[in-house]
Amino acid sequence: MEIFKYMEKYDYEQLVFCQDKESGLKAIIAIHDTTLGPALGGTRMWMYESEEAAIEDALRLARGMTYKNAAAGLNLGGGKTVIIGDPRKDKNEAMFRAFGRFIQGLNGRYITAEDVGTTVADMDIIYEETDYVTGISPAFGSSGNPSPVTAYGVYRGMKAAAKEAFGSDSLEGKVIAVQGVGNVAYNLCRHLHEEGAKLIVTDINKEAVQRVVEEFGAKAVDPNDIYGVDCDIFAPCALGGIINDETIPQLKAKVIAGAANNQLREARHGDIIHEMGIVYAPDYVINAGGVINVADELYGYNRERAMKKVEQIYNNIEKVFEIAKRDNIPTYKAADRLAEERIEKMRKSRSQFLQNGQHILSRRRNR
Ligand SMILES: NC(=O)c1ccc[n+]([C@@H]2O[C@H](COP(=O)([O-])OP(=O)(O)OC[C@H]3O[C@@H](n4cnc5c(N)ncnc54)[C@H](O)[C@@H]3O)[C@@H](O)[C@H]2O)c1
Ligand SMILES: CC(C)C[C@H](N)C(=O)O
Repeated sequence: MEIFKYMEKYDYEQLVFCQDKESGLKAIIAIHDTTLGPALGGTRMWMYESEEAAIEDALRLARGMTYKNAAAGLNLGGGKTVIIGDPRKDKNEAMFRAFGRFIQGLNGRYITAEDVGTTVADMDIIYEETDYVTGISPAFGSSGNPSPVTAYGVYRGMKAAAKEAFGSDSLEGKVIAVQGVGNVAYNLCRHLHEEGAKLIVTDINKEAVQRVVEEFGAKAVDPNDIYGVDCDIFAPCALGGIINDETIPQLKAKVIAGAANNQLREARHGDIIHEMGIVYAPDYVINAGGVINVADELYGYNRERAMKKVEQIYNNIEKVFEIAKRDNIPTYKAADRLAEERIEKMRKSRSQFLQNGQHILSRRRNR
């Protein structure tokens, strides 16, 4: 991979490699765009096959956060961290303290939170070293685990997508196939079950499957069979890239609406499902509940205010469908347009000169 070429292609600002031999920390912080504000995005801990795969994931996820934060109406840019390692075996306190110091060194250009493989407890350790972390324990007056809020946002967005596809946003009696039943999807399944949906689920973790089978009467299938099950809605809630050449021909769902980041393996897969008449709720619009919730910490966390913004995901998904129809484009492109238009407007307004203490004029005054 030619890193600078890739960064130039999508206009990334910064890529930071963090290494601490004592604790075993190997982290990559990617900052995509800070036009709207400091880059906020979670930290993923994962056993990458190669360093290149880790860099690519950090870059891809960071760009996704720029779009997610912009489309959600947040005054935040996009960034993400990946830590290379097994979250079940390789974590230690010194690792997250070292990581916190690296974040502090960026002086507020990047703010972190949870993602796959990291927890509230990890964020609390980072908080020992830096203020630039969110999703810390409610005991500190913070918002805690973002997953249940992400799940609520996905549930709301799924209803908006159902309205578009079926003419009603009721999920009662709808058959919903859920891929991955981890932190977010467990909570999503609870909302869906409460509304009377019928669940078909899968996960590579058998205990996670067992829990939703027992608690919500879900039917379990093997991980490879989830794409082809007879269902109304497919909810990808595991990892990215699962809408691709192999899976698309198997799909029977009329709607795709789930929590996973980067669901389309390539942009062209968004065109294919659009041509098939599938209603796709773009991933970074529907799964913004978690980041909306943790971002509220920056104002002094207020759950009521945060949840009001999360409710807006329903309207944001509707807005995406409107743009798609207006401009006759697939929904993934409509979502990009929504985000890009907002970033562009702010970029223009920020181009006006503002005396901010860093300019030569302020240094002259202090001489
Ligand atoms: N946690 C949040 O607040 C949040 C916010 C926005 C987006 N997301 C995204 O949502 C997705 C899920 O996040 P999470 O926090 O619930 O993570 P998680 O790790 O708790 O859950 C993911 C689940 O997917 C399962 N899985 C992995 N590969 C699989 C496969 N091939 N087939 C079936 N199951 C598989 C895992 O075993 C796990 O149970 C991720 O893509 C994440 O980036 C999460
Ligand atoms: C800031 C976090 C809550 C980020 C979350 N993991 C996401 O992808 O949106």
